[in-house]
Amino acid sequence: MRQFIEIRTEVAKQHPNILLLYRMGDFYETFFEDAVEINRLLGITLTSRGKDKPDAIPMAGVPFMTLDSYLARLVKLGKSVGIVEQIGDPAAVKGTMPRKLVRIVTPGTITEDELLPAKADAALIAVCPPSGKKSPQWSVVSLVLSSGAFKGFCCTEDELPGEIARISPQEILIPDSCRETAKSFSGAAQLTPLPDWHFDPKHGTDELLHHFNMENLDAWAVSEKPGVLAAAGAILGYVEQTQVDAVPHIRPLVFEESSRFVGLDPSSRRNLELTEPLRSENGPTLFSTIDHCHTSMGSRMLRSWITQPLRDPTVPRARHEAVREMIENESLRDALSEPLKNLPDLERVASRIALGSVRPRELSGLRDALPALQRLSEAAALSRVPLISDTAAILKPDPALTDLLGRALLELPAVTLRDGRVIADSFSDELKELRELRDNAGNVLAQIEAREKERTGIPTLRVEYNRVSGYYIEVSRAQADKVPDDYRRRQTLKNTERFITPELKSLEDKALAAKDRALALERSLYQGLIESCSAYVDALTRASEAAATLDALLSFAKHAADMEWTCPELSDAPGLMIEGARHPVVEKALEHYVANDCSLEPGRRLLVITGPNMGGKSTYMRSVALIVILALAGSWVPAKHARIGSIDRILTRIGASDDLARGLSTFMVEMVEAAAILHQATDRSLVLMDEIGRGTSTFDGLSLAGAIARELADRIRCYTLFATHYFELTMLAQTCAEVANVHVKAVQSGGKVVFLHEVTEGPASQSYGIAVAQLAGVPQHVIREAKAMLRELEKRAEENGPEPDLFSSPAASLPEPEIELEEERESPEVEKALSIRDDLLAIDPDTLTPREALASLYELIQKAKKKD
Ligand SMILES: Nc1ncnc2c1ncn2[C@@H]1O[C@H](COP(=O)(O)OP(=O)(O)OP(=O)(O)O)[C@@H](O)[C@H]1O
Repeated sequence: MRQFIEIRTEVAKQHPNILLLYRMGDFYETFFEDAVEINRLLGITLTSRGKDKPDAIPMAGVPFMTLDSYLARLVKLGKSVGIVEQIGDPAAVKGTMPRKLVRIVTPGTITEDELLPAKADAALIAVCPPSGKKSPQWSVVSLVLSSGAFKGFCCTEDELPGEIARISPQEILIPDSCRETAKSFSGAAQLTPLPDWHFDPKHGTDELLHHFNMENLDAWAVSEKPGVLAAAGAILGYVEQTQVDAVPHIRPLVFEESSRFVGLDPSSRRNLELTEPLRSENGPTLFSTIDHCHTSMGSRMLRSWITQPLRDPTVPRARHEAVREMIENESLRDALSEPLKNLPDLERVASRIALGSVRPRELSGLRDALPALQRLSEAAALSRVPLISDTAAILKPDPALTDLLGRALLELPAVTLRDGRVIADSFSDELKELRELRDNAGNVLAQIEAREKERTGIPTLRVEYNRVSGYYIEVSRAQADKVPDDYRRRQTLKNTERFITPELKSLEDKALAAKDRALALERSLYQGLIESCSAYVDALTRASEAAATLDALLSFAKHAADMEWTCPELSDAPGLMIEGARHPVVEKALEHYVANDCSLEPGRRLLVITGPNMGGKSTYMRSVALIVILALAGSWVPAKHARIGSIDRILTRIGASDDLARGLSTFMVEMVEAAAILHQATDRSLVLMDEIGRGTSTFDGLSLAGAIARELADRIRCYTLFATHYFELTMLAQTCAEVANVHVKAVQSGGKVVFLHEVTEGPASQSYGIAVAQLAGVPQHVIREAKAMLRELEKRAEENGPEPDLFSSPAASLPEPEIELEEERESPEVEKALSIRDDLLAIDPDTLTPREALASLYELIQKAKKKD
């Protein structure tokens, strides 16, 4: 306990909140408040050390074999965990076993395969606030430890949440003084505040120079970016602390202009369900729909492409061409797919080679994958598209690595190095000899047994081994007096006597020593092997990136071919023109999807979309945004034809969700998002507005919606899809040149509303709200009452004369747009009911005799019974 307290105190100086797992034999134990916490978090049984004493210490432990599963759960709960290991050989140590903190596992610094999500990266980022003129923006540096990717960029405060959502980090390092501000952009990531001095540009420069062993940073374009240097320094320092002795593979720092990517704020990412479903946990997303990758690295690449669409069309265009070739050239597609199916997660194996924590089976997996890498390289070389053929040289495995792994490892090595059986005999003569010595004991023993049986004349004599007594000769007690003088008695049991001889003793020493020495040698050979392999980490990382690129392109090609997608045209002309747009996720779920057109261009920048609930307005708007994202990610798109101009941001205000966690009401969330859009949108942004203003009173909502639409169309001049149930907004088109009306079609038939999901020019003629409520199962009497109220409201509106045109302006006298309105057709049932109602209302009971009243009643019943 003294040792524990010393280590705990030391660790707590730097990391006050970590939970310490303390290796004791076959268990990792926790003590004191850690034990109480692990019991609370994971329900691990709480016991105590020194149970009966008044100062008993709370204790809870997990078996060492199952460490990973407990670590995974703790890290998922946002805990950072310190691991203290026994160092040295328990057999050789007298007194307290030496122990040491070997690693701190935090959400952003995980490298174990079992703890990492297969299809997403676990990124660690450091965020540095603006300071002075030299660093007027926020600076962000991200590091993915399992791939070594190390990137930095600067952005404005408005852009920060979107940029962080783009990276979707697991953990965010921030200076202590920023702790509160950071809560506004941290999302689901763990916030780890560090003392402010960790974010110091000078310290950052020193850390970078030291880590990358360089003289200066001139080559990296970051020397003039103090915020980036400060954040990079904080990350490197943190990684050093958490990895303790291991030195991870970190690639040179790349400075990225954040303006490279199409801006997508966190709520748009959520609303468009790019990677996370909005409602049910396992619902489909854009990513899950189009991910057909053979490898996890491919899936991660695909994910990063669709979450980071590019503004510049060069790279997406190159991907479109690669997809085209893969679709058209089936044999190329097959030749690339086959080897990919046989690749392990090279990127993560490479990172663990660098950390020195790679397991024997991962190395043998790498060895077995090298021929597949070679085949992939040969297949890529056959392509005519540079994006594919350029990977050939990168993929080609180094023959020296193939040779090394081929010689060093057993065909199927043991899972862990603990008991050996990893290195091949042929790799080391010394190892081979020691193993022979160890294994030959069996043969020698059989010889000794035969010889001794003969010498003593005891046919039941046996030479045996157990862990307590070592080698011994066993004879029955009845025969024990026949043993020769050189036998020395070791143990007397009920029916047998056990003896040893000097010869057996020396054999035992040799065999046991050989076993230990073989194991020690094997361990050191394995360490040497990892060190030799670390020379190939860089090449392997690049090969894994190339393989992932091919895999992601193949996935695009497969989906495009299966779903009949087309190659989008990325144009220099402004705006969007999409013919036959479909929603990539919804079209998979429906048998019959109605494709629609969308054109947004100068002179037609804002479409007011009206039509019934459930008519398909949201689906239409989302399909347009997703097509733009797919096109700029390099994928083909679900449309007959798509021409996409330059787009800098996609901003959405879709769906109402209360942000109760932040104490914001539905309407407040709606307005916060609308405000952000009005601040950020430019004339190259695509904006989706779904039913803005509905969360408040009708007139407030309508006025706000109208003013916002005007601002978007007239002043900002962005490309906007504006779905609304306020018919009044359709009048905007008369006064605002950039606004046009479209509506989703529906017809009423047999008293029911039928959605056609077809988007047509012009405003909708009615809202069908009550008909939709009826479809949804609202009770008949409520529907009847709603209809009566509606009529009353309409009547009053008529009596009060035409409504003042909210958006009146000199242009209000423009002629009505020529649009085709659907005819409202009431069902005969309803018509009959209405006519009976009219008859009823026409009766004045005070003027009728009882007989006349009865006659009227018969007449009405007769009319009601009459068939049409
Ligand atoms: N183009 C289409 N083809 C076929 N089905 C469609 C199409 N668009 C939408 N749908 C179907 O109609 C349903 C409702 O669509 P959506 O949510 O887009 O309607 P909405 O007009 O936005 O409704 P609300 O105004 O109530 O939000 C979808 O779940 C989908 O099943």
